[in-house]
Amino acid sequence: MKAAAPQQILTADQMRASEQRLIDQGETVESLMERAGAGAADWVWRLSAGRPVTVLCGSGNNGGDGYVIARLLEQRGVAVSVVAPMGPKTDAAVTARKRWAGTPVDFASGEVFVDCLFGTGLARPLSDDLLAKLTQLSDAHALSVAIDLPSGVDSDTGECLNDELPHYALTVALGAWKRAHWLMPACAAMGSRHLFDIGVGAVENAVQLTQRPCLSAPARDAHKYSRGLVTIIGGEMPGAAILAAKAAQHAGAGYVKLLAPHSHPDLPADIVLDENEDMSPALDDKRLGALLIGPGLGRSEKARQKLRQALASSAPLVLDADALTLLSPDMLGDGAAAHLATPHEGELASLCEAFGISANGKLEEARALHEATGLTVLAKGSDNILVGSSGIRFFPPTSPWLSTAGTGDVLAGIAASRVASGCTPFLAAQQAVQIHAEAARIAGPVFSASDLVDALPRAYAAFL
Ligand SMILES: NC(=O)C1=CN([C@@H]2O[C@H](COP(=O)(O)OP(=O)(O)OC[C@H]3O[C@@H](n4cnc5c(N)ncnc54)[C@H](O)[C@@H]3O)[C@@H](O)[C@H]2O)[C@@H](O)CC1
Ligand SMILES: [K+]
Repeated sequence: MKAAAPQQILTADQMRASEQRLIDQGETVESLMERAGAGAADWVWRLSAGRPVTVLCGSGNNGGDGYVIARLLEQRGVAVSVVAPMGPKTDAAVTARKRWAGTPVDFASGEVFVDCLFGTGLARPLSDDLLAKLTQLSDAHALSVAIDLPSGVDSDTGECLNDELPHYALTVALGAWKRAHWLMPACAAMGSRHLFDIGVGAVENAVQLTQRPCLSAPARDAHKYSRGLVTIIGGEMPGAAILAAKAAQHAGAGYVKLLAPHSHPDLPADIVLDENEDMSPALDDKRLGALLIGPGLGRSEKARQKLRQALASSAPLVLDADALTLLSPDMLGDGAAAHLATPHEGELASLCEAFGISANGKLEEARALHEATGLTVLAKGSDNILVGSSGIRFFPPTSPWLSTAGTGDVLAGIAASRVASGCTPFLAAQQAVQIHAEAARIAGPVFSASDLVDALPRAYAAFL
């Protein structure tokens, strides 16, 4: 096994297998629980700053962590109450319960509430009684902390199995990130998230959290074509394609060309307009680094023909917006692996329908679409999921202010620019999400898609 890999994101099964590997190497569940509980207790200690703490313990090992936390906080002089609606059932939890000297209470109120009801072992929605206990305790405290995961959250899908689960100020992930820590809707209620390492090694085929991109300045001998030519196929609504073209100009490519039937007053002078009705010369240009099709394309028969023609060219494509609505299985050939699709939730659903895919949830839909088509799929939205032949990547949360018209066109333009700069679609998508997110951070609140474009040079500079 390789060294610890803090960026990996595990399923509950992968986590259990990792725990077993550690046990095979001489650890015990009790020793792992002590280590995990001590790490979690440190976080609670920092947050509580000496104020009283209430710990809710379930019957499994998440509850076991809770007894360890209670014991260690009491040793530091903190006033701790434990609420335990079910007794401990696993051997390690029974041991942890025995080592804590106190007596559980029915209810407590105070400053800090620690949820150790369920972690990765949650198998079904909380019963009404347990949900009431959890929410009443959370409401009766100023701050709530989730240990490993908030109770009621599906570790592998990020689904909330109950309505109206509490919000947390802090979530301490134990041993490794779980998928729910990065997926909506669960991650939105977790507050600040921290990982406490207990020595879990690298797991094969695990989802990875995307690394911070490392961009470079052009070479000394660079020229516009060596930096990359992006061609954007326009359509019925010129604004979206122009927005994507402007974004592409600020994400690395040296030359941005727009194929559109006529000019537009908003078209900047430094974007080359190709008004030729016949797209063939532009598509056959050997210097073409990436083609973007979809923003503002429209859904007419003419738009469909343009999409067919683009897919028949040898250039790598970024497929977005209307191109995703028009895409059908007969259009995709062997070259699909060179292309990136960037669907939002609705487009992902319609693609799944078009390709006869029935899958549950965004991750499974994106994975099934990649497997059925060979496309690299960036399922974008308030969480981003990337699936390609190199695996699956999740992303840190992005600004909620991105929920405004045109930001998808900007993302597609950045992605096409990164492909034209020489990145694989998989890498281009990772960089695009993060450049886009950084631009949103720089733009601050209530920005427009144009403001986002204006922030791109500074966002790019942040990764140089
Ligand atoms: N995997 C590891 O390496 C480690 C895991 N630890 C902790 O152990 C946790 C996982 O422990 P477990 O696998 O025991 O799982 P949990 O403690 O999450 O709970 C599982 C128990 O709850 C029951 N259960 C599931 N859903 C229920 C529901 N809705 N209502 C009532 N009962 C329900 C199950 O039948 C089982 O008895 C982790 O989240 C973490 O907190 C740590 O102690 C140390 C290391
Ligand atoms: K928990």
